[in-house]
Amino acid sequence: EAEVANGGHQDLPPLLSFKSYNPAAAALESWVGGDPCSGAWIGVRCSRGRVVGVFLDNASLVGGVAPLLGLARLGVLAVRRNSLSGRLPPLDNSTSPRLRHLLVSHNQLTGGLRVSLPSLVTLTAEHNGFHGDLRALSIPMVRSFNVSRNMLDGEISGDLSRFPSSSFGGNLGLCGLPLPRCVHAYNALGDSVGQSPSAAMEEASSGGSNGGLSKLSVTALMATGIGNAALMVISVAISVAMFVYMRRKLRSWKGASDAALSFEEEDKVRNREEKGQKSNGGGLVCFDGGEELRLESLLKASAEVLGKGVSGSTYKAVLEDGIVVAVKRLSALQFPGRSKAFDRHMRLAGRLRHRHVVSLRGYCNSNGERLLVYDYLPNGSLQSLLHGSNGGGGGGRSLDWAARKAILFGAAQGLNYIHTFPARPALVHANVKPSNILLDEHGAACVSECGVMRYAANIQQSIPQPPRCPPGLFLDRAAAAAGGGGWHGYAAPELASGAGAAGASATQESDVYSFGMVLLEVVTADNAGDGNGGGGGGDGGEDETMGWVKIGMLCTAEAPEERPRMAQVLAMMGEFM
Ligand SMILES: Nc1ncnc2c1ncn2[C@@H]1O[C@H](COP(=O)(O)OP(=O)(O)OP(=O)(O)O)[C@@H](O)[C@H]1O
Repeated sequence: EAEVANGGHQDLPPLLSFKSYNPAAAALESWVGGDPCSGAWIGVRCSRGRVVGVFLDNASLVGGVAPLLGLARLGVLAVRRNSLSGRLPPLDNSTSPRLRHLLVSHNQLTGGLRVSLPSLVTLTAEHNGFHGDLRALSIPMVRSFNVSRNMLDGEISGDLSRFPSSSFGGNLGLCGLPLPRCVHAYNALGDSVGQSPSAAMEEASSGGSNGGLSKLSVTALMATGIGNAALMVISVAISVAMFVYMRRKLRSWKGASDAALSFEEEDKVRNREEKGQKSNGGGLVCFDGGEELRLESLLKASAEVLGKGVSGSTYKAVLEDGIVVAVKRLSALQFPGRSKAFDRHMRLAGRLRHRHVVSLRGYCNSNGERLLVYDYLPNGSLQSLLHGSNGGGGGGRSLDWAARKAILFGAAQGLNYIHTFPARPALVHANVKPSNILLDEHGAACVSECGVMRYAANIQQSIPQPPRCPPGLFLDRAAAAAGGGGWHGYAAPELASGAGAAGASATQESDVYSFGMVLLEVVTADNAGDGNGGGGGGDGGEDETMGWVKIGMLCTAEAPEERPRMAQVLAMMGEFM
């Protein structure tokens, strides 16, 4: 059956074609002679004279997998942990009618995942460069499935939602069950299709229908003097009920979220820290997507100051070839000298790729100059939305309830990604505050500047520490944070004062605290409608507003160990999305 008219084995051409990519590979040394089913070909399994399986895990192989998938009777392809590249060809019943197990994880395969095989049982494709969405996956019988650590995005739908989040984690932008829901702040900022976020925001500020305020919102109550004792009692009762409910939820989620994050353990096997980085001369290290950056063009670029913070100044730079980036020039005072730990951290931060995290494209550390090159996000920051420019105080654009929720949910996803990124020790953001939550061209909230403040020197800020208030007075705490500027208003109480010291001792728990402060500020902000005050709290309805406030209060628990993890915060927020 295996013989063709000219005497050659039918499966020989695809196998030899694959071998041609790897002429010197030790694993394929035994692939000689005209009969791959002679029993001498290592890694080749035959049945009735035809190749039905290829097993070449950990064999240092390069080239594409397409030739192997051209084997007409192939049932199993296991080529994990090689350096295979190129696209996975579209697979369906006409190309691979017998394929049951496809194991291609830990390679460098790219392109979309287009697999429509009703009988496929195993698809493990984690740790590759697959991109696009999962719509072209039709694998109803699959029992073992993993596409984590790729560059996939879009919604997880249908049958695939039955797999755990570990099957999908670490992608550029996958969302939907079992991951958090897909939310676009873009939609929230403006309902009309095709409308730009800024146009949408303008429309809202000029009295758009979504800019209305809840008559029963917490801030509205506060603003009107809280004259109504009965309403207050009801609010407190709802608060207590929500609090108890959230605590209970929290306990039940604890186990689930632990399981959900277990995929990180796999990462121990492979350290990609040094991968995807090139030095483009002059000490500029470029990360994925920043390959075109050159230090000379950065230094020559026309620049516009975006703002100045504790850690340095940020510029919008337009490079010669028209590329626009944001360049953060770190303060020499806060970041003196060379630090190996900081360099290491930057290389790690350069690997963070998530739709709700601002991508670091390059990093330069030479002659006492430290430049961080980020994607430029054109729609400002949460700080500017809430309070106008970089500084505190009034003048912010209107922000309806849906936009507030979308921004918070997006930022929480970004922070959760950072917290669950496989790194030892685990990553900490250390500077969660509204000016580090930026809006991209679609209006999606992205967290910026992961971990930078952990390496700042112990330089005290001139901004006074706002007073801390008893836990019950969450609105005062949020207001204090809003007015305080810097990071102080958002820093957890257990951290030492002073930006550098506080950043250095920051933990994931203190990040959660800071996020909680941001959440409380956003939920109770007073700039819905006309941008000049006039009540706040959005149009979420009293129950929902109180629900968000309770999440904020859980996050800002005085004791770090009582705070939820970001995965739990996300799950709680998901109930209101
Ligand atoms: N990638 C970016 N794209 C667009 N704007 C940005 C980007 N990064 C920062 N900005 C904006 O530049 C301004 C200055 O940011 P910068 O990070 O220097 O200061 P900060 O966040 O106020 O304080 P800190 O030094 O504590 O981070 C902020 O308004 C911020 O929103």
